[in-house]
This record gives sequence, structure tokens and C-alpha cells, in this order.
Amino acid sequence: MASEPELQRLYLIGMPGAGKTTLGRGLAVAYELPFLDLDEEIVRREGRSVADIFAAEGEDYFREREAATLREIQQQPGRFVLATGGGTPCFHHNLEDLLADGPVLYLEVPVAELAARILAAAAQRPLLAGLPDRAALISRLDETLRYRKRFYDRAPLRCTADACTLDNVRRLLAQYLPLA
Ligand SMILES: Nc1ncnc2c1ncn2[C@@H]1O[C@H](COP(=O)(O)OP(=O)(O)O)[C@@H](O)[C@H]1O
Ligand SMILES: O=C(O)C1=C[C@@H](OP(=O)(O)O)[C@@H](O)[C@H](O)C1
Ligand SMILES: [Mg+2]
Repeated sequence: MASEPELQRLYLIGMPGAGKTTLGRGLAVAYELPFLDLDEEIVRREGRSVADIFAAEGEDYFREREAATLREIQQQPGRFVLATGGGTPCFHHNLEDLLADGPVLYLEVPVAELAARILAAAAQRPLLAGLPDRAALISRLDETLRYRKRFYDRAPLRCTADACTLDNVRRLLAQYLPLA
């Protein structure tokens, strides 16, 4: 049988609600790799939720912790799947560090679908909480994506909306990775 490509480290990027955490967990199971979620790692180190960090310290502090936690994770040896936060590639030196260390997969999901998913749990996403209605959320997501797209578009791998399934992503990765 032909050798399977061996995945060392995989990074998922994309807007809030794109499914980075959900798909990342599934991919980690499929590849038998540890799963890490950057937000969860920050929360564990800080002993408080992302919403609490934003409320108490502001976004700059969160971005500094985010970059430092990413660095710390990358310096550890070993294989993993890492789900980043939506803003991760857009701050500090994070995108270059992601691109240098493993395949980066962009989950591209239309704003209307992101809004539908986020509305159920807006309180967990401080940058999107407190918007008055669906139209305001869509407008904020549109504006955010317009700026962030230039970062997300640098990912060498991408899946779009309904094509972001476990099977499709495994096929994409098999084409991308050199055979072991
Ligand atoms: N492929 C999908 N189809 C429909 N809903 C999804 C999908 N992936 C994730 N979700 C839902 O969308 C919400 C956001 O998913 P999550 O994985 O937390 O996204 P992210 O980490 O990119 O912000 C969750 O409620 C999750 O259950
Ligand atoms: O888009 C963003 O700037 C953020 C997205 C969140 O992660 P998810 O993309 O997993 O929601 C989290 O890191 C924080 O609330 C900021
Ligand atoms: Mg997430």
C-alpha cells in the first residue's frame, strides 16, 4: 500500500463561527493527533474566560496573550491540530509563524451563515456581543471580513462552506502533503 502523508501540525483559521474548533476536533480524532484550541489555552493560562479578559483588560492585552500563547505552543515539540481564534492571523507576527510551521487551512464561510451560528452564542464572542440585531451582526461581520480577508487568503489550503467536511479536508491534505 502507498505511504500515507504524515501530518505534523495543522492550523485552522477563519472568521468566528466558521467551525475551526468543531472541525479541528474532528480532524484531530481522524489523524489521531492531540487537539488544541488557542482560545482554550489562553483561558486555561489566564484562569478566566475570553469575554472576561476582554472586559477587564481590553483587546490589546488579549492579542498580546494570544500571540505569546501561540509562540509557547509552537515551541513545544510534537504533533497537533490547532484551532486559532478568528483574529489570530491578523495580529502581531502570528500569520507568518503559522505559515512557517505547518499547513494552514482557511475555513471560508459566508457571512449570513456565520451570523446564524453566532446568534445562538453571541455572549461568548466579546467582539460581536451586544449588537442589536441580525442586520447589525451581518454588517459587523462584513466589515471585519473585508479587513481580515487579506490575511485569511494567504492560507495555502481552503475549504468553502458546505465543503468544509472532514472527508473533503482529508482529501485536500492528502493532495497537499508530501508522501512520508
Ligand atoms: N459545519 C458546520 N455546520 C453547521 N454548524 C456548525 C458547523 N461547524 C460549526 N458549527 C456550529 O457553529 C458554531 C461555531 O462553531 P465553532 O467550531 O465554535 O467555530 P469557530 O471556532 O470557528 O468560532 C457552533 O455552535 C458549532 O456547533
Ligand atoms: O474574531 C476574533 O477576533 C475573536 C474570535 C474568537 O475566537 P473564535 O473565532 O473561535 O470565535 C476569540 O479568539 C476572541 O473572541 C476574538
Ligand atoms: Mg473557536
